[in-house]
Amino acid sequence: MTGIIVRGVGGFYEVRKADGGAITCKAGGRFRKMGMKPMVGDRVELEPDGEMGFIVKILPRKNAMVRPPVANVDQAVVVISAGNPPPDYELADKLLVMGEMLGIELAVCINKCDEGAADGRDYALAGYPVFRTSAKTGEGLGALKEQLKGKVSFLAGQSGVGKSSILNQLLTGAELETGRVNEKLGRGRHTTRKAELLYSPEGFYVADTPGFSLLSLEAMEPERLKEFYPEFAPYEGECRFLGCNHGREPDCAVAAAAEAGEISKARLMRYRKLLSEIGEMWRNRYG
Ligand SMILES: Nc1nc2c(ncn2[C@@H]2O[C@H](COP(=O)(O)OP(=O)(O)OP(=O)(O)O)[C@@H](O)[C@H]2O)c(=O)[nH]1
Ligand SMILES: [Zn+2]
Repeated sequence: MTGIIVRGVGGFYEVRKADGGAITCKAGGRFRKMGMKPMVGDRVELEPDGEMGFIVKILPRKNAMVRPPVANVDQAVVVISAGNPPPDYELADKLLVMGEMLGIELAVCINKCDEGAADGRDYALAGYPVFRTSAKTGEGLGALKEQLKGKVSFLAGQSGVGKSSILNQLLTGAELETGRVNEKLGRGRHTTRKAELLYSPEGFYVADTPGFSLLSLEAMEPERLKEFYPEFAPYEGECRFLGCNHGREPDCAVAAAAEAGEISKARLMRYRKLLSEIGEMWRNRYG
């Protein structure tokens, strides 16, 4: 039997089985001896153990996120507000860079579209799927759901953009379904909250806590930043200078593409600002 760990509480794990249903499992001491701890998102092999299950194997992880602490993440959805708070595109760019560094799939969600006209064109030009949603009216949530299907995802974005509201809208039925298992695991008695995967019977998983820590950008080598802007890729090698950072260098093919409207000029300007910020951090660190 195989499944995915969706929650861990006090040495017990709730596993969503591949053939449907959830089962509470123990892991035993063998993983501890190997210096491994099962984590949410792990694909595991189980053996039945009375009413419970016993985790006998953790399948190799494709990645292991720190925030949220979830393994085998497929996708991050960066949420931006079209209304209040006003859209923070600099933050969204940074979150996308972090997703690119991890090599996970990325999508952009412009929420609160009932409050404003932001359309995420910068991101569509960069090749990201963009969804305009409203957790208030329900607009666009069906399309966003399609983007989640078959994947393990998490949401990221500024406080107040509507991440929890979107999760609630996407997962109303799902939470009811796991209520019984929650009881068995004694949820509520534990004050420390760990990340959980919310399961939708429509065939997807989403972390219940938002992700990414901006700290991971502080160690970025400035020369590498451009690698994490997918829209620059077609122009690499076409600038006048070898190793052009698409900053203020003359005859830059990326700058020309922005002038021609092939990529977003606004996002290129924000990239340059971030490039100098990262350059400064790098110099302060390595002098
Ligand atoms: N008009 C409108 N309001 C929304 C929408 N989505 C969420 N809100 C409201 O925006 C406020 C913040 O929403 P949350 O879902 O708590 O935002 P969050 O991103 O989870 O915020 P943090 O937990 O601080 O990270 C709440 O008052 C929501 O009711 C929307 O699409 N349109
Ligand atoms: Zn260039």
